[in-house]
Amino acid sequence: MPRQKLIAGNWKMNGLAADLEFLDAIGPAAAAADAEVLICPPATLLAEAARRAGAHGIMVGGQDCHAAVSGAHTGDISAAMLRDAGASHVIVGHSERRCDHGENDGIVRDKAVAALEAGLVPVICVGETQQEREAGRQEAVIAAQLAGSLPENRGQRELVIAYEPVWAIGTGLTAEPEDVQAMHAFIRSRLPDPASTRILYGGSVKPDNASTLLGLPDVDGALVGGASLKADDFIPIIQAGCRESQLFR
Ligand SMILES: O=C[C@H](O)COP(=O)(O)O
Repeated sequence: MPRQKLIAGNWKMNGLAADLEFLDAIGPAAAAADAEVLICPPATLLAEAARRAGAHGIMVGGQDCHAAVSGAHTGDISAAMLRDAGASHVIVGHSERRCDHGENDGIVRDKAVAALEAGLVPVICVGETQQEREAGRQEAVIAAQLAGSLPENRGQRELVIAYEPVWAIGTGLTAEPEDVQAMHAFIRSRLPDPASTRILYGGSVKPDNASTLLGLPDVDGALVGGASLKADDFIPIIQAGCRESQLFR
């Protein structure tokens, strides 16, 4: 059974209420696409985004969650709260969280477990730095991140992996297609259920490189940052995902 492409937009710390018009702008492309579309707005917009996205068959997700269900954690948001606001997914372990907030693999795993327990699909991010790649350590780094970040017993519950080389995020630098395919195949070889787990690529995915990246056999979708902020950029990426999904049928 082919894996359906998942095209996910991560708005990061961008977006005010007026920007949710984006969902209506991409709605027809998303509804027509033979690919799943997920938008992860800031938490302030999540509930309204879920309401508007539902009309177009677009899913919404959080950008992070706390590992606890509730409690004295000022400023944090639990997975159950995201679910309550209408989210179906949550990104955990994004390199900006790992770097800016000191989140290590154990914390990421706890968050992924909390997501699963709340009924969310965790999108677990891994990626090497430029220094690690230049030292030829990328596979060792990713293997360690996977071993440390993935929940051990998740039964039949879905999770998604996002491979995001840190040096490609927001830089306009994209990994070479053969390097992306090699890393995705490596990641797949380390997964307990390789055939059914979707592995997204993230890092400067743009309309002009989306077809190439999404056409790689082990790339099951994209996690898009900057190009998910403008409908004119994101629609061609959805359409590329849709085309490549159909080619695999
Ligand atoms: O979560 C998204 C990634 O960090 C990629 O961001 P970018 O497309 O702006 O490089």
